[in-house]
Amino acid sequence: MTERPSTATGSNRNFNQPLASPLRPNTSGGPGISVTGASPTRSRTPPPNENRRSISGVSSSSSPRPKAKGPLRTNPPSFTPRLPAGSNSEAESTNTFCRNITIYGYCRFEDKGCAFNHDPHSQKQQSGSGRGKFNVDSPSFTPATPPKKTISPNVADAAPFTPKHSTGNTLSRTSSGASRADVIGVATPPVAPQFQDSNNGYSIPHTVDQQQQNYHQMQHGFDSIGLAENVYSPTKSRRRANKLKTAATSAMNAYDYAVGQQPVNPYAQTGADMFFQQPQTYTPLLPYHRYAPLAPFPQKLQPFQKTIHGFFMSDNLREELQRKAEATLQSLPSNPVLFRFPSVSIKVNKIDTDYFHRGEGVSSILPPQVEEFHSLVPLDTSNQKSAQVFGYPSWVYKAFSNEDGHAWTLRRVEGFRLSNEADIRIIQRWKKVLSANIVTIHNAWTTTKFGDSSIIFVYDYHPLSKTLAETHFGPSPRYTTPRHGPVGPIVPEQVLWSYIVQIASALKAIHSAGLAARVIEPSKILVTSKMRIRLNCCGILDVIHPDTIRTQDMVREAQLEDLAQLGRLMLSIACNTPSAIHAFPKSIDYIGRHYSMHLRDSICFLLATGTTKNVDEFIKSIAVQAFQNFDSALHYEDSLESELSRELENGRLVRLLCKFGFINERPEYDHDPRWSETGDRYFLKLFRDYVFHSVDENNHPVVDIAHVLICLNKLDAGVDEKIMLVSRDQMNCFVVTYKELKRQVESCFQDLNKSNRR
Ligand SMILES: Nc1ncnc2c1ncn2[C@@H]1O[C@H](COP(=O)(O)OP(=O)(O)OP(=O)(O)O)[C@@H](O)[C@H]1O
Repeated sequence: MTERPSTATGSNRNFNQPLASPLRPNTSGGPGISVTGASPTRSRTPPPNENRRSISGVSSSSSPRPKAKGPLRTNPPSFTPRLPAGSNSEAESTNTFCRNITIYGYCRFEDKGCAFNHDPHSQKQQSGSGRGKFNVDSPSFTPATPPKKTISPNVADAAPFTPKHSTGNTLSRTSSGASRADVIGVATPPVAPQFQDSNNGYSIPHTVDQQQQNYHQMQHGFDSIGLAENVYSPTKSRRRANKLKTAATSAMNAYDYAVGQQPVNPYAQTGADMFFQQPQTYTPLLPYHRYAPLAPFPQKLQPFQKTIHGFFMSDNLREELQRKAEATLQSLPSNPVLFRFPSVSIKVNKIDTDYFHRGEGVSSILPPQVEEFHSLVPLDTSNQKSAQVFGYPSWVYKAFSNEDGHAWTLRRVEGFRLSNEADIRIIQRWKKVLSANIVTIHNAWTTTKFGDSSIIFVYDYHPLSKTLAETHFGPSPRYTTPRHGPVGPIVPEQVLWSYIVQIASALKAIHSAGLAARVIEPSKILVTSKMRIRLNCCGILDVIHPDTIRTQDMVREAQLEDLAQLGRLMLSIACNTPSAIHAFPKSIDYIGRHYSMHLRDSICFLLATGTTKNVDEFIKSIAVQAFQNFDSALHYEDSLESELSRELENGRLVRLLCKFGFINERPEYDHDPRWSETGDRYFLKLFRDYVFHSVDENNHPVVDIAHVLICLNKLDAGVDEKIMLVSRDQMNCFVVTYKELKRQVESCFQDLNKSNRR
């Protein structure tokens, strides 16, 4: 039998009635608790004689109600006004703070015989005087001593804990008093005014101490999230109903696992999850539904700078990744029969489609398919092809493979005829050269699909990359002379060292494989992201000019030439002109004046003639710079990991939302009792209302992602916290734990999967 929460029938209730009895956690093994008389009134005015009123006038519901199973359903009791738990004298009742004041801010019957205490100050003193038992009149919790690991069972019997706003907690609060930081699930200390966001209230703890303090708070069951939940309820009346919920939650702590007790693994997915995450083992005692961002954190943010976006990937990174995705997916207009090469500025992200339609340009026709590649898009920036590097003109296309669906780069060397098939086999050796600073080659073959005899080389595709020639010597170079300011080098030395270290690393990999790069040209080095470069077109020269590397000596000579090419490249970039090598003395003098001696010496070393030097020797001489680059790379990796961690929770929430989408409102199950308003699935529907269809006291929709995030996080973690769900007609309410809801989600989803397989 599926365990289910018990029902509650509605009536107006006296808010001064102690909740300990009806909200006492169920110890009989049933999952839920029943609240009698919880259908709240829509009015915020205290009902007459509220403090003393009986709830015998239960408003009976005409709507269908979920069947209560087990002994948990309680019938409306005939209510005799009771004094607070543990008190038996009227004198004590006058010490009990009137709940009308807590709830409504005043009591209409203060002067008309209400027996409860209406003076908050005297109340504070009372509570400060230290009554032994933890109850509704206890003062707000301020952790002073190290918390115990578990909660005493007595706490579960305690009356609801209602923190008082007068206790100095200055956290920013939402309209109903809850901190948004609490809502979003970020651990926040009880007093942290310096971090509050005056604009939107999101608040992030900045110190380890604060986080620990929060954690201790949670351990004690005084999780501020319990308060925050009061903010949201599907209807006005649910707002009031939610106040009851605090009582239910205060004694519950999802993370207080007793020693030796097996914690619920919140990530455990069932075998039915064909495309959801598989089970993982996690350490107990972790608050899975909370956000725990990784360092490095943005420093010294002003309150207004902290927004909901702080919980997601940074805008810059997202934008860059999206632009790359867009460039990858960009294609040419489908119809034109003949695609011709454009003459200018046809980066993949700004294709001049008119140009294609006009049919201008010169040269080749693009075939619809070459081997397994289709949807070719030219990447060349110009149709003025020089044969300077390869001895043949070459063209570059982005294309999709119909084998794996990914985008690849095809480089076509036009007019090349392969005389010996063995020459192309060297690509197998190049495929094994794996370096982060090389564009990996994957395949090569000859073709006549372009109307001539060509050879195609397949490389990784790096969207939106530019060549070093475009970056430094193009029409809009990245580094220019500052108009104002001190005269200095145009390209920062740090950038030059970064290039040197990266190319040296690529050369190390290539030379170690017994090969030579032979393409260290500004137009054949790609800048794939900020300061990240890769050698492009490796292996092409070995195929089309095999005679130049037939012997070991030739390879050795080509490797020496690689070092000299690197020297020429750095000379031209440092002097900011591609022809710097033609005025070598002047250029080296410029470098001596504007850069360090180390850089000048390194370039001289590379350009010097000599047969004994090699890449290993060069790398040793730049070890200091290599370590600095290594350190920067690690810092960058840290920041990327931090960005990644922000998206961590979102992935699982999307999976959860998908499940909800599959489960809720399935028309084909309209008449299935298990999916009806008396069935188990009903709670999921109400939970969906609770999460997404809340309204405020003016009946306006509450559109707050913070509320959604916290609810879904708790559901995914399956915490023991209880929430109150109210039916749409407001005649029924149910108290359920997230754990139970999670179990229902899993079981519904499994059912769906089973029926799918039948
Ligand atoms: N693997 C690749 N991934 C993504 N883009 C690439 C790749 N290889 C080249 N490109 C892009 O294609 C464009 C043309 O590259 P190419 O190597 O032909 O440069 P080029 O300046 O036209 O040189 P050349 O005049 O020698 O042909 C460049 O803008 C480059 O960024």
